Amino acid sequence: MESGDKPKKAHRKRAAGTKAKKKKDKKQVGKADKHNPKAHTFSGGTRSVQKRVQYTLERQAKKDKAHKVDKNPEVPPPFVVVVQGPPGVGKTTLVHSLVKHYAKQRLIQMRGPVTLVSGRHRRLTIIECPQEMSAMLDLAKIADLVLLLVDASYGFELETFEFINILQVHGFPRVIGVLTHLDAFRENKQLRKVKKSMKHRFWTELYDGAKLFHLSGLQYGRYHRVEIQNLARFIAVQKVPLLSWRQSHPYIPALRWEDKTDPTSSETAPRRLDLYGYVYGGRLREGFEVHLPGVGDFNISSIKRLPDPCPPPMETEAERRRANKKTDEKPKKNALRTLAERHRIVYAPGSDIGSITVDSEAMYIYVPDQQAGFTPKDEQSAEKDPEKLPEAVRLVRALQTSEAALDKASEGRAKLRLIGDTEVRMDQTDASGKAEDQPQRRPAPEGNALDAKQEDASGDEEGEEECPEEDVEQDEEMLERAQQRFARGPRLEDLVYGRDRLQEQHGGSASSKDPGTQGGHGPTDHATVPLFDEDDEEGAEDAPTSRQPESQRRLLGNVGDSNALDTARMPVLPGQEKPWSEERKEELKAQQAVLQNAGDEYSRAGTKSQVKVLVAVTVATVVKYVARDISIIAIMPG
Ligand SMILES: Nc1nc2c(ncn2[C@@H]2O[C@H](COP(=O)(O)OP(=O)(O)OP(=O)(O)O)[C@@H](O)[C@H]2O)c(=O)[nH]1
Repeated sequence: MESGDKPKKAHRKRAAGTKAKKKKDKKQVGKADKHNPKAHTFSGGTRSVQKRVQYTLERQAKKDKAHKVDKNPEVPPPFVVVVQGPPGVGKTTLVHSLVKHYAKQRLIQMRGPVTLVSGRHRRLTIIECPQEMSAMLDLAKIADLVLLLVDASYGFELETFEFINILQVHGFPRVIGVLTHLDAFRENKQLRKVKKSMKHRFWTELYDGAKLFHLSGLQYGRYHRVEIQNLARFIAVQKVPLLSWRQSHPYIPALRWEDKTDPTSSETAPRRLDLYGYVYGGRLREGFEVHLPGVGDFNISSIKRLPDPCPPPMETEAERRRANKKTDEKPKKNALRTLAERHRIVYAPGSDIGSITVDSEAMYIYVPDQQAGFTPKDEQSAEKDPEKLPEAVRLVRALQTSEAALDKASEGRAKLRLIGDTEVRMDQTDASGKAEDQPQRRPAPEGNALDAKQEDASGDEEGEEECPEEDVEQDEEMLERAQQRFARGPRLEDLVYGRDRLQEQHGGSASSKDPGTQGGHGPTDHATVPLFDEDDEEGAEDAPTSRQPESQRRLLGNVGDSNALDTARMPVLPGQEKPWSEERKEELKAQQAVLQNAGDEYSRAGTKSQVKVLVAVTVATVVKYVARDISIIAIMPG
């Protein structure tokens, strides 16, 4: 301080004012001077403390129980049911049983998810979980309900525990346990014990009281109807879990996909993929980034809204009312309590449902293995000796293995093989030089021929007075010839052995045996020789004629008694123009006996059986081709 400066005023305590008054009061009461009492201890007494505690707790509870906004639209997407379990536990069998229960349809082969109507407001998407870890992770993220299948005869397996752990970290959906293979236990006591122990083990893994169903065995390849009905009812009342992560993230379980990339572009070129499915969770917009599990992150280029392939029945009915302009008509209270057939829709692209599968290119008819009698089953084809099979089966199988259709296979072939090594050349022209494709005359039934004779006879009587005698005679002769020719007609044995031509050439006893051949209108141009001497009178009597009754005829050239000497006329085959020595005759007789037996079989079978076989050929061939095509279809992703 410098000299001469005025000294500053000393601090004076306030004697008046609020502060002075407070201090004065404090001194008077004798309160201790301390820090802010509100900051370090409660004040206000027990009541105040109670209020404060209550307030804090309520705030916390409100936060915990905050109402979760269900972002699902008015018509929610299908409820996702994931069927999981170790291999061979019965997952496929359970899905088949559920589809049969809900849709009343048979799922033949399941490929990919199956969406079906389960109630008036509800649809289910059933997905069978594959054994891969990545699939388990993906499905745990989207499952609304998990059916955990456990093989009771084997016990809990690692896959079940793995999946439960995965579920725990992805926000637990609803879980129902299902015990299968219970029919492996014969004794009731043991069965009860197993059920009890497995239930407790299941509760330990999940929570006490977790629901566990029992499926006690199979019936017609599916689980018992009543047990499936109970399980289905339980599934129907399950609520959709509102998991916050799912509510804030849109996702689409793809029910179908198509690669729309230009097929001519290279394999490494960027691809364009169309995914079809219901949108779950939050809103999905174009330009969003999406993650395709196992593939990577992508941008959505466009979103299109398509008609619902599996609409809930209530919506269908509302739509129908709108279409019929009956909007004021309110639905009845009990409407759609039982679903009509038309409401039970199944949408399972890629799976085979019922017996017909349709894709964009073709329609496939499913024929079960047990109904395809002629087609060899896989295990059969390797095992069975084809020689032991019936001839019809062998024939059909030979046709099935043929590369081309029957008409294509025979196209351009001049020779028709009938039995063994017998070869017959089909006619190109008949004896009169006419092209063979001209319609041939068919033999008249014997009754008709008789009638014709009687008619003629009566006609003759009528016309007797009018016609001169010569004319009548000529007419009679002509008529008789015509009748003979008409009654005869070309028969298979004639075609095979060229008998008429033979008679025409040799003009021997054959013509005397069969007057019908006199005209020489043989249907074939085969060069034939008589097997035995023409002058054999005994044999000539035994020889069958074309006028024999049908029962006595033999198909395929086995004419008459095989032990008789001149019953058949063999075609001269190349290299066989040798003289007929005794030795050769005997050899031929023996050969004919073999043919005779084969012919007997055919005649016993009759024409109908042969037609049947041919029909079976066609059907079985179709089955075979269909089966091949079905195995090619692979639309759905795994
Ligand atoms: N005895 C008996 N057999 C069953 C039962 N459940 C399923 N099976 C049979 O077990 C076999 C396997 O059944 P699937 O339904 O194919 O089993 P999966 O779990 O789909 O098998 P993967 O597809 O290999 O994983 C089939 O032959 C079923 O008939 C059951 O409860 N009792």
